[in-house]
Amino acid sequence: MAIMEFPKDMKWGAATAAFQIEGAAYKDGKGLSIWDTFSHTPGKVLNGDNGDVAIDSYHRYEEDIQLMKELGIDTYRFSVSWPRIFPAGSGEVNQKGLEYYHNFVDALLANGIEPMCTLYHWDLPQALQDKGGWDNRETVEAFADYAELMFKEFKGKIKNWITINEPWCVSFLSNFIGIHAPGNQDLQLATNISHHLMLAHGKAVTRFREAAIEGGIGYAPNVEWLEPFSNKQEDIDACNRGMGFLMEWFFDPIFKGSYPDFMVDWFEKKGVTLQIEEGDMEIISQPIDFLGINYYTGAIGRYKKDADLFDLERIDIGFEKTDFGWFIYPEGFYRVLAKIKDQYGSIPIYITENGACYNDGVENGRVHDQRRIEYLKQHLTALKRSIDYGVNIKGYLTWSLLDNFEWAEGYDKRFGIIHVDFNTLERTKKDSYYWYKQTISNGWFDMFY
Ligand SMILES: N=NNCCOCCOc1ccc(-c2cn(C[C@@H]3NC[C@@H](O)[C@H]3O)nn2)cc1
Repeated sequence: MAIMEFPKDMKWGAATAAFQIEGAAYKDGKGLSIWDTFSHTPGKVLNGDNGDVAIDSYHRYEEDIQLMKELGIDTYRFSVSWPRIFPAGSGEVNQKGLEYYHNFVDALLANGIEPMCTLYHWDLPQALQDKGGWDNRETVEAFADYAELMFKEFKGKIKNWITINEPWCVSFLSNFIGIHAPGNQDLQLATNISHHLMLAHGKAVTRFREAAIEGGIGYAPNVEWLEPFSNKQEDIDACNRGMGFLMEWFFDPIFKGSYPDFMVDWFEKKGVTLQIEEGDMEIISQPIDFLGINYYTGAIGRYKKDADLFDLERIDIGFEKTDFGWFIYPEGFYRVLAKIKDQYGSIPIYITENGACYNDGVENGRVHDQRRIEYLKQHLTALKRSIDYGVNIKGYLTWSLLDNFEWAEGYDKRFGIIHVDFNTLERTKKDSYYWYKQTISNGWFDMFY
């Protein structure tokens, strides 16, 4: 027996997002989101999958909450569908949307589960996209108004708020690489959007402080670790640029009040300029209460001219991969958390997403996802190492509670500790669910069993 033990006050949880689980895409006054539009656009989502039904959590949340209660989690991270609250993105409020989330949050609280609410998890109201989306500063104001309404509406019920989930995915993956909604491929546009997302975050924090809401607010960037293949400066620099794309670009504005020069210079060489207006950086860089970190993977990187935007090539040195094809790199989890502490200090951190895609199916009522258990053990071990290094970890929330709509991969990629039959919508607890339940109950796990 060799136990890996965690601080008694560390919170344990699980995460999901509205568009990925709710379904009810046209019900009770909800407006269209860009993901409704994108998923119904031929060729955008694998197998032509869409979020019309998803896993029907809109109607099944009471069942799902019982599964959470049995699991023993302290906190559950969910997101609100902005177009369920403001069908047109702003203006008239949909009372049925508010009613749905009140019923949902009340059920969480009644079962002793602390809600952690993400305001923006990618489902922008289509009506705002039709007016330029995040490239339009009016969307920034609309987000601040939506955030303020939610803060006041759920005052006393929701205490932990996340403004923006994975701003890199919202800006660059969705508007430069183009595989997520709305599917643009324009680096200047993506860079404008990245700045407007930071501004939207800052304006929401301002409204949170003005409304004197009890609790805390943060955001949830996604990070990866890129280890240089050699000590050659060109390899080190290429990896720093690749990591800077996700980390410094989205951390420095908030924690340092400016964009990282090495990235600004690189973007300028690519013909891209930042359009910052007077006062923007002061709004963006006001203090936050916690940082959410989403970590899945990393890679070994080396310099290769024009291999990607940063002259960076990710190389395969034989790391095992998940069923998504991502390298399994738990050392990278520790390294990235240590880097955050070294560069940005001891801000409280929640791991708001960590998990793996494994597509194991149901066999005689069970799902033997031992590979997911191993992934979680390896990454929780790396997390404990970061705690021992002094990283201020406040909680760990696995992605995801339930198999769900994995964006451009549709229902082909399963991240849940609970299996969902996407035809019958039947939920089946995986072996990883039972393992996570025991780990939460103990506050530790046996490294060798
Ligand atoms: N970095 N450069 N990449 C170069 C080219 O990448 C091409 C593909 O890129 C990516 C990068 C990242 C992702 C991704 C998915 N999730 C999982 C969701 N997280 C939020 C929650 O909703 C989960 O469903 N997190 N991240 C997908 C594709």
